[in-house]
Amino acid sequence: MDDMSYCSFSGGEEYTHHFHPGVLWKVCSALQFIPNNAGLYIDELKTKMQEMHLRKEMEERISKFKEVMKEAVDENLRLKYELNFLKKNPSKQQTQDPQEGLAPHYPQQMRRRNQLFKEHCGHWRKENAVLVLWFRENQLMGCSGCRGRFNSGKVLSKASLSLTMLLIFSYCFYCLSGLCNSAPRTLYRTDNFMDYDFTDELSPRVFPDAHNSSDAQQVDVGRSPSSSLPVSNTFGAKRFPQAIIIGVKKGGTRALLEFLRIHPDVRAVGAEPHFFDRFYDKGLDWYRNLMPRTLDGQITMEKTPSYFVTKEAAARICSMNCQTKLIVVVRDPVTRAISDYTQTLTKSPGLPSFQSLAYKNSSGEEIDDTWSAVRIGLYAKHMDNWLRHFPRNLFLFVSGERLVSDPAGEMGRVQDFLGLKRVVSDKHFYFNETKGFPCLKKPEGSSRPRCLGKSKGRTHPEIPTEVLQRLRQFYRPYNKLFYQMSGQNFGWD
Ligand SMILES: Nc1ncnc2c1ncn2[C@@H]1O[C@H](COP(=O)(O)OS(=O)(=O)O)[C@@H](OP(=O)(O)O)[C@H]1O
Repeated sequence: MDDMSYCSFSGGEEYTHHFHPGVLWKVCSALQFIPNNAGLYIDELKTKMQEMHLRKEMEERISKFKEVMKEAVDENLRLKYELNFLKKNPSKQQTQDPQEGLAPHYPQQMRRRNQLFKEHCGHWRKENAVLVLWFRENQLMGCSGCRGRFNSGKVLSKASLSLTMLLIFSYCFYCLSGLCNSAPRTLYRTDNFMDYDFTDELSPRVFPDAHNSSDAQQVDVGRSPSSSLPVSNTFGAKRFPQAIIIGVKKGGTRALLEFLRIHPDVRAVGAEPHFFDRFYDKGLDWYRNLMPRTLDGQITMEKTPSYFVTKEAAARICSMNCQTKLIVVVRDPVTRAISDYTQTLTKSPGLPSFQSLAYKNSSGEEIDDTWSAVRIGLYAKHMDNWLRHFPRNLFLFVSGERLVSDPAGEMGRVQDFLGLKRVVSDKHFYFNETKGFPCLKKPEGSSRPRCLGKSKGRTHPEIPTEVLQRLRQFYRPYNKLFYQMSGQNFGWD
């Protein structure tokens, strides 16, 4: 391993890791942070935000940060493995044939990464380097670079030890399951999912010239798998997702994604990319760059619940790949609306009451279906738009209620739909009485079980019975239509 190629990030006891600068930058760009000129550590950041009464924003940022960090830990391991490989096989750096070893642009990539390291971390001794979060006025602006840190030797050696163990564990896992071929992978894939060629470029934000590379120009997303030329290397490829959790907001989408991520054949982006609704103008290269690398046979996934209610999303996803599998986690639209309202209330405590927003006027008669918390629950209406672009068999409807009452049962259906072996089963779950939700049992070698964070499973405010009844009556015809469209009775009425 080329130690000089690593910065480290200190995020308190849980998140202290050495990171490759390329990965650090990816973390920052995934979080859409803009680098600025004042550095803070995450614990300082916590204090600062608490002082500024920005506790909620801080919690959200940090929980998002942790999600992205999970991804980064994986990617970091892979990079270490690559660097080791290059060190042991220097001749592979020269090869022009990707089938012979690493893709030809690798040496160039390594140079860029090392250059990045020198620029940002070079003046710090490697054991003192940490990721810095940038802060300006009342806003967290970015994270990047490295800065001296004292008394960190103990923490860093712990981090190195845990990373080494992780590395050994991953190596054993992949090799024992036959995924770790020493022979180079083939150039063409023939498996079921649509597959596109890939470039190993880092985020265009980090390397603005990456788009100009010959590798970047190989991208041709509109073609069929057979006509594209997927360039694969020993360490997997970044692919467009073959399956997306498109909705619904507050349906249980995070739980589903986290449950799926324990499957060895699923790799997913931790944060919501919001590509098909907010960032479409960034282009498909940008999107694919956000994806984790997958090995042959693994599925790439992402979840962005707002796609379900974004008119343009269906056509856009279809223009990427009309065979994309689409998962919709649905939940009783009344409870969903209250959950949505509760989330907004947490952010804006001065929000008017639920009922005053749910009714069109104070007469308390007509439901205001322009209020997003109500509108999102008109599942049949949104589905109508999706079915114009995708056939019914590409959708799987997951019951948000059953995901809580019978996670293993619902996960069985999801794995079947994705063509995966049923690996995630009841042995992975336990019901956490305090949380009131199923959580993942602690994986071997890990110190604690995994429940979703505080932003999931919030206590809902009490809503007057007559308002609930009125809303149920309002949704009834739409639910009925949705049961027909989905071929399932979710039992909300
Ligand atoms: N296992 C487990 N743990 C915690 N929470 C769980 C779980 N399974 C489903 N849920 C429900 O998920 C609801 C949040 O849904 P989403 O993850 O789709 O929300 S979001 O749209 O991404 O904000 C969240 O809604 P609220 O209870 O209203 O917070 C939960 O009810």
